[in-house]
Amino acid sequence: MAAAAAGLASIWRLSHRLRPLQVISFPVLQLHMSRIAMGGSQKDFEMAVNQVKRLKNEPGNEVKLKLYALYKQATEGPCNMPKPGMFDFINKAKWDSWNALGNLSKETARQNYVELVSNLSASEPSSPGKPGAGRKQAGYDTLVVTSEDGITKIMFNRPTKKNALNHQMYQELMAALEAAGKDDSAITVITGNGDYYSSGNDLNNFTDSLQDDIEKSAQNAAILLRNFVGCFIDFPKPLIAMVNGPAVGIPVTLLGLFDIIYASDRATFHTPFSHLGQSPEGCSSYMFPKIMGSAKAAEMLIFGKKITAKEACAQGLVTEVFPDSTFQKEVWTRLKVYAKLPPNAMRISKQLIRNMEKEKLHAINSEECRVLQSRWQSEECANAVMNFLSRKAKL
Ligand SMILES: CCCCCCCCCCC/C=C/C(=O)SCCNC(=O)CCNC(=O)[C@H](O)C(C)(C)COP(=O)(O)OP(=O)(O)OC[C@H]1O[C@@H](n2cnc3c(N)ncnc32)[C@H](O)[C@@H]1OP(=O)(O)O
Repeated sequence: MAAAAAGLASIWRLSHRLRPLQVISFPVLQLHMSRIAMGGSQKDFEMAVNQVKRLKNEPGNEVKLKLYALYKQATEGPCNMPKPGMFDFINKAKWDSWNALGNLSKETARQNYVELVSNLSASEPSSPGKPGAGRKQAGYDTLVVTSEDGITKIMFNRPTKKNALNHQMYQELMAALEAAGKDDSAITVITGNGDYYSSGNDLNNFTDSLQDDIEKSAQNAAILLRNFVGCFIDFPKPLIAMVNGPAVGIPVTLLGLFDIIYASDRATFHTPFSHLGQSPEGCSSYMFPKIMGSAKAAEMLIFGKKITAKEACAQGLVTEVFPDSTFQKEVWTRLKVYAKLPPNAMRISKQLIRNMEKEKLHAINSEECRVLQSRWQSEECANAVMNFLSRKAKL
């Protein structure tokens, strides 16, 4: 598996990153692309193809395969290659990815490619003079924070760790929310970079505690968690989650404190607290039964049932589900319209919806943190975390 992944990475470098620009020279590419039916994104597509070559951050394999597939679809149309043999892992992964796009039009593929590259570029280290660099806010390592068109976007940016939340990311998220609550944007959006929305608490957060004074560490972690969740309870503006892929643990439980949740049909929602010897947080012990009824909430929060985006939508946790191929375009188009609504009216309406319960939510948050503080010191929790860290278990 690891060998296949390493192989995939090197083949990628040769066959995708270099191919559009080096195997196919730029003038030839331009000529080739001039034959593509003209659409609004033609020029953007050409620029995006160029931009891919300049990316400094290595995107994960899933993202690379997606870029490959969209490029092929945009330039050649639906997959027309014979299916590689089952042991030709790399070409089969590429073929599967391209073939999965079915009859997606060349124009839509071009647009999706442009959007994907634009998201990847937003997470690049900024350099003076780089277009758009002025919009990216400085001071964050684990997030990319940008403001544009009345929208502040906070993007989890640890794609190689499936956007797991380490201590730094908790701190940066609190700072970003604090700033977004006060800036002049109308709405705030949280999303993930790469193939995951977020895999939840970084389980390495536990290792220090196991070596040092565990009681003190658990107490500090409970304070951190209470403050962190408190920022979501008190957030004053419309808060939107764009769940771009699977979500595990705290990024799921927090969703009950968001105002709108849009999900890609690739997203899944998983709260495996019992498996981890832990218990629910993010006010989910109250919000989930309220949103989906106690029976469905129990299946998720006690038994760790993983649900699909479609199921989450049917249960009221998710506002709307979009096909992954059009997710970014459809959601951003809609959000840009929403962000033009009078901001004060939106804030006041949100506060009317939420304020009555704020005190109760803070009390629930405190209680959940108190219980977790003791759970983190349990043998059940220590075993689960060690199993993951020693590569014995994944969810
Ligand atoms: C005293 C206590 C102090 C603690 C401080 C607590 C602060 C507040 C806590 C709030 C409570 C929150 C609870 C939760 O969020 S519970 C959910 C926790 N998440 C998990 O258990 C997920 C664990 N990850 C997995 O099972 C798999 O990685 C996953 C299914 C998500 C993906 O599998 P896949 O095979 O596709 O990918 P990899 O496993 O190879 O992952 C790629 C790399 O990313 C690393 N990774 C992924 N998730 C995490 C994670 N949650 N924590 C740490 N690292 C993670 C993974 O190890 C790989 O890294 P390497 O490439 O370096 O091996």
